[in-house]
Amino acid sequence: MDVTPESDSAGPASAVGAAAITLDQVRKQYPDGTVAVGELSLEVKAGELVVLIGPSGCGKSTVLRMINRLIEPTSGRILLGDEDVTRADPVQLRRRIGYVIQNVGLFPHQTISANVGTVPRLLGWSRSLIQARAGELLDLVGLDPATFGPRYPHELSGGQRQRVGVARALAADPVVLLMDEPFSAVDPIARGRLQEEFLRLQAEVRKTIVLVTHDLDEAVRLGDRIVVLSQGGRLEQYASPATLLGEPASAFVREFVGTDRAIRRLAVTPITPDLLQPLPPGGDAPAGLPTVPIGSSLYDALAVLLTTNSDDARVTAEGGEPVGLLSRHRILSIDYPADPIGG
Ligand SMILES: Nc1ncnc2c1ncn2[C@@H]1O[C@H](COP(=O)(O)OP(=O)(O)OP(=O)(O)O)[C@@H](O)[C@H]1O
Repeated sequence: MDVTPESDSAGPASAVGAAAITLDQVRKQYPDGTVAVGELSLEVKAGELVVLIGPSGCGKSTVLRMINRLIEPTSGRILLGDEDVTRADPVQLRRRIGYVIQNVGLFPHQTISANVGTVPRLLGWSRSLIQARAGELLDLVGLDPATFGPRYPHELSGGQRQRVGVARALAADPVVLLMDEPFSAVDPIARGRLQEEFLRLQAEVRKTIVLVTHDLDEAVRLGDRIVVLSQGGRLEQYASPATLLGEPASAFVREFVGTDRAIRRLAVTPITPDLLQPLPPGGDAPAGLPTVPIGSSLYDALAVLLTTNSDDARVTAEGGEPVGLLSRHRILSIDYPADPIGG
C-alpha cells in the first residue's frame, strides 16, 4: 500500500519521486575568512546515489548542509530539478529533503512511530494517514511496526535506531535524501548489514541521495558515483567507483584511495566470460570445486577460493548451469588498463 497523499501542503515537488541536484559555482566562506568550499560545480542525477568523500575538514558536511540550507552558501546556485533552493523558504525546503545524521537525533520521549511521523505531522497529514505511513516505512526498513512502533528510542539498538532515522527521513516522500555519516556510529558488522539493506531500499525507492562518509569501502560499496574533495571543497574527481580506483585523476586521489586499491578494484570488477577457461570435455567441472555465479565480484571469487583452498572455481550462469572455470592465478594476473599516473 502506498499511503503517500496525492497532494499535500509541501507543494507540487513532493509528487515527484526524485529530483536532480545541481551545484553551480557554490562557495562557502565563513566570517573568519575560512573558505570551506570554493567554487564547486557538480550534478547529481535524479535517482542517483552520490557519495562525498575526502579528508577531515575538506568541506563534505558543508556541501551537504548547503543543499538543505542548514548552511547558507556565500555565493552560487543550488538547484533541485529546476528550482533554485537558495530562493526557497528554508523551512519548507527542509520538509522536502530527507536528512539523516550520524547519531540520528530521534526524539527520546516520543515513540518510534511518532518519530517516523514527524514531518508528515508538520505537513498536516491526518492521524490515520501518519499512522499508516509510519507502519509502511518501518516495514520498509526491516522493523516490524507492531513491535517497534510503540517503543521508545532507548529501547532499540544503535543499528535499529539508524534504520528509524532512515524511515523518518523518507516519511514524507522527499525528493532528495541527504545523509551525513549515517552508518558510522554502529559496529562494523551491523554497518555492513545496514549498507546492504540500504542498497536494497534504494533499489525500491530510487531517491536522489547524497551521502557523506569517511569510509572509502562504504563509498565504493554504495556510490553510483563518488565525489572526492580536498581542502576547501576542491573537486578532485567525480567518477564511478571502478573509474576512481582504476584511473585516479590526480596524485591526491591516488594517495587518497591508497595502496590497497588493488583489492578494492577486485571488489568492483565482476566475473566476465573472457576471464574463464573452458570446462573440460563432458561439460562440467571436476567434483568438489567451489561455485561462484557469473557477475559476482572477483573479490568474492578470490575469497571463496582462499577459504576453500582451491585453485579453480566453477562459474555458473544465471540459470545455474556451469559456463567455465576461473583460476586464482587469472584473478591475480588481471591486466587493468594502463594507469595514467604510473605505478
Ligand atoms: N562556523 C565556522 N566558522 C569557521 N570555519 C568553519 C565553521 N564551520 C566549519 N568550518 C570549517 O570549514 C571547513 C569544512 O568543514 P566541514 O565540516 O564541512 O568538513 P568535513 O569535510 O565535513 O569534515 P569532517 O570529515 O571532519 O566532518 C573546516 O575547515 C572547518 O573547520
